[in-house]
Amino acid sequence: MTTVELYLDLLSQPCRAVYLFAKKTNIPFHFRLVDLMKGEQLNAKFTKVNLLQKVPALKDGDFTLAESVAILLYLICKFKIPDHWYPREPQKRAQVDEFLAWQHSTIRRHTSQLFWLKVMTPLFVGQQVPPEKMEAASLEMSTTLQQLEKKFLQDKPFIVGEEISLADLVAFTELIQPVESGVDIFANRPKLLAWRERVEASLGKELVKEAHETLHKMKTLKTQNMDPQVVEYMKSKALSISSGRF
Ligand SMILES: N[C@@H](CCC(=O)N[C@@H](CS)C(=O)NCC(=O)O)C(=O)O
Repeated sequence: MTTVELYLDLLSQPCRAVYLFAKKTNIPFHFRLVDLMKGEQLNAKFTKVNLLQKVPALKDGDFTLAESVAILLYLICKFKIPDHWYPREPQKRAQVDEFLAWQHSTIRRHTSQLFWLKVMTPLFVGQQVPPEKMEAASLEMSTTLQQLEKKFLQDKPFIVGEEISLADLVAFTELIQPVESGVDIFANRPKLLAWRERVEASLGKELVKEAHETLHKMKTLKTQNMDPQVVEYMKSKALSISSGRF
């Protein structure tokens, strides 16, 4: 059996979900770094693995796969993984699927938006985003968090009941991104904060810490030390996102 190769940059939320999952469940894998701040996602070698030029990506022999959710499900299919991650019971599994389908256009979209507005735009465009834009993005995030609490978490310890599943993992890795950018979305949300602590405890605090080291280091990144072409690429993405084209 070949060892799967995971193409990751732990700066990225979906990459951290895949990484945390593989580490936590002891899946053997080769870590292939695709450094986004060096523009490595755009090079010819990586484009052969993922034509979409995004991380995460997976290679298993000649087989390649993009999209974090598809990668997580492939790993579950291929390896023997404890049932709670993606329960066989049809209704529980459907609840995980329901969350994974919902999060793309809500949690994923809004956490990325906040990160680009708060961190990437000042870094690459050289100016802060107007406060009204930040407020609008925070409002959208807040609506999404209310839905997460009311519809998905309710009064359960985890999204699908008593144990952690892929739904919690994906939600957790996304929601940490704005926190690391200085937007504490857990403030005044005791239920969500308690859930976050349960997820961290289930994954293991040390592993969670290790997986977030790259994101911590982002704070010290200086564009002067980067390839000017990559800076231009990031700047145009930041401008596009801050002008609402997302
Ligand atoms: N829906 C995809 C999103 C992948 C994605 O947007 N990855 C970002 C990092 S978080 C990326 O590779 N961006 C590089 C670029 O756009 O140049 C997934 O869940 O895997």
